[in-house]
Amino acid sequence: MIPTTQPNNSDYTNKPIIAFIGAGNMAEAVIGGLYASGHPTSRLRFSEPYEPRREYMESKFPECMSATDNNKVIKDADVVILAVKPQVLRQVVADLIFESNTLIISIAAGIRTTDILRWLKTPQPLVRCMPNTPALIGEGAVGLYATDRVSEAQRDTTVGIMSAVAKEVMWVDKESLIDTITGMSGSGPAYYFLFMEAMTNAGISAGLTPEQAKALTVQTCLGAAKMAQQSEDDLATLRKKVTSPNGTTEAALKSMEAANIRQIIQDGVLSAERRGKEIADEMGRD
Ligand SMILES: NC(=O)C1=CN([C@@H]2O[C@H](COP(=O)(O)OP(=O)(O)OC[C@H]3O[C@@H](n4cnc5c(N)ncnc54)[C@H](OP(=O)(O)O)[C@@H]3O)[C@@H](O)[C@H]2O)C=CC1
Ligand SMILES: O=C(O)[C@@H]1CCC=N1
Repeated sequence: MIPTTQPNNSDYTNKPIIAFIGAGNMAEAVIGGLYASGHPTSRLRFSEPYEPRREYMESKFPECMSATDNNKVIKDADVVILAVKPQVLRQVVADLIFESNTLIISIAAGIRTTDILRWLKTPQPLVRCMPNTPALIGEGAVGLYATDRVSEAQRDTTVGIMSAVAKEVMWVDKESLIDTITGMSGSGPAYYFLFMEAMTNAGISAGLTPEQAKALTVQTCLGAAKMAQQSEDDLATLRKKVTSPNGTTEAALKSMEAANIRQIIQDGVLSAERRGKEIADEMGRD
């Protein structure tokens, strides 16, 4: 998935030095997206204590600086992206030593900025960010919330980084909306994968090959998403245009509505949002 060649980038020195703390799935997606966008590899770094994972990332991004020591990669960095699990963030943050004014971007689900600022040794500009894994192919959706110390220039830097990996990048002025965005676009790719798994299985059980079923499912999802993006019609109108009276779509939608699919989806999104807040409460306790 990660391209083997990088586009040329003449605008080299304007690019921030970005250090990732934790080099797991989400860091891989963002680093991969930045790499594909032409961000110089000499200005991307990551730390990762788990050796097999670090070696995997080093093989994917051989020109990026890597380390086991978090403080080694954050030295001289313009931006530090906290990409560890929410459950270890407190310990990780407490051990970090920052230069003044280094911008911190936390992508940890749930964890509130007030807690991160409390755990830090120094008062830093901090952005809370919720990306998603399609960042890897430049198709991410990102929500952002800035704390008081974040300057206009640092907001621009944040948008510059996230725009390289995402098609939707939006600031919110209420931090709790980041939990809502987590339930929608942060976790959202998994919902669509589940839907596609189920549709693919329906095709396979009726006799299509797995390849045929997957190809039809994925293209349908992609086509519908592109129509939703490009059409002037709203989503309900687009749905109605597929649904002939007393036809096949109506039969399918009736069956799904009878099972309360709208409520199921809404409950799912709200469960993710609630879980984010629960994690924050668990981890923020003294
Ligand atoms: N996956 C997703 O789709 C999204 C994830 N997020 C958020 O991104 C963050 C990372 O998630 P994800 O990438 O999925 O998780 P991963 O577990 O894949 O990545 C976290 C990485 O951090 C490493 N790590 C653990 N302790 C330390 C430490 N002390 N210093 C440095 N690195 C450490 C882990 O190593 P080890 O495995 O050894 O513990 C692991 O490789 C989470 O906070 C999550 O909420 C946000 C949006 C979407
Ligand atoms: O499942 C999780 O907790 C993370 C946060 C959003 C997507 N994955």
